[in-house]
Amino acid sequence: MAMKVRDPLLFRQLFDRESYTYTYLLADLRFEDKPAVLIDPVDTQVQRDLKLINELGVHLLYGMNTHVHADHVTGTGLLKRELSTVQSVISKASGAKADIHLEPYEKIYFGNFYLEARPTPGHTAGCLTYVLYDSKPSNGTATATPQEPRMAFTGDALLIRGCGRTDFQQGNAEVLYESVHKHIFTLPDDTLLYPAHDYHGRSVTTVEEEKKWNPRLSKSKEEFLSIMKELKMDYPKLIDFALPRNMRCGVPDEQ
Ligand SMILES: N[C@@H](CCC(=O)N[C@@H](CSS)C(=O)NCC(=O)O)C(=O)O
Ligand SMILES: [Fe+2]
Repeated sequence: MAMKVRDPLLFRQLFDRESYTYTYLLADLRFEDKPAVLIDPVDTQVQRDLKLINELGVHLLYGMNTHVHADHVTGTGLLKRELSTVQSVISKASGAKADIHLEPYEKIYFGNFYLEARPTPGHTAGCLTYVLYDSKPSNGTATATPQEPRMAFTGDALLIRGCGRTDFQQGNAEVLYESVHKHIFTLPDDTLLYPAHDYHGRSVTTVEEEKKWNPRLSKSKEEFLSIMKELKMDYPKLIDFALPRNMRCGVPDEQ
């Protein structure tokens, strides 16, 4: 049943201090059952997420991954065990197991909101950026223009003043540069961008800020390639354990 509410979007940003991962809960408050999605849950935080889902009274439809994570285990498989209505979602290009495999530009609806899956490969071959739209914005509000995105969940393609590394999981710096410029920097300047990680205590940015101030992606492609080539980063501690698990929704057995 549809209801009138001041801001129909319920939005929560959650943080895992071990892996510096952000998980996002979104729901449509215009519907009595509050249909919801959870983006990039972490396995060790699933009880926290379930508690919040219960407290807020939302009905979780989808557990979504932006990509096959290398640094932590996804919580989507455990969520499916706890909540039978939940379907796991990832890109087809990831090659990972899930209930729903997204092709580029496919949409995931929860209530009147939907997330469009923009292909943003480069950090991994199957990275998606989920762009949030309201299919039925109410008239007379700041967000009333139909089809104006409000926010986007960039995974590791774009980090605040940074970007995902490109030295494993079919990483490719040239592809990443093209992805971000074609599918993220073309969003309206005021679109809020939420990454999968932040290592410096920052929580949100905008398209305008990143086009101007991102020390890697605001540069020319040649400069970007050279920056990425020079990055000297340690391999994620959990990579050998996390990658095979995340190819199976984060759980050891079949879901
Ligand atoms: N030290 C951490 C891993 C840190 C890391 O490699 N982060 C990734 C995103 S998770 S795949 C990354 O792309 N970072 C880019 C950057 O510039 O920070 C660990 O051991 O888990
Ligand atoms: Fe990653």
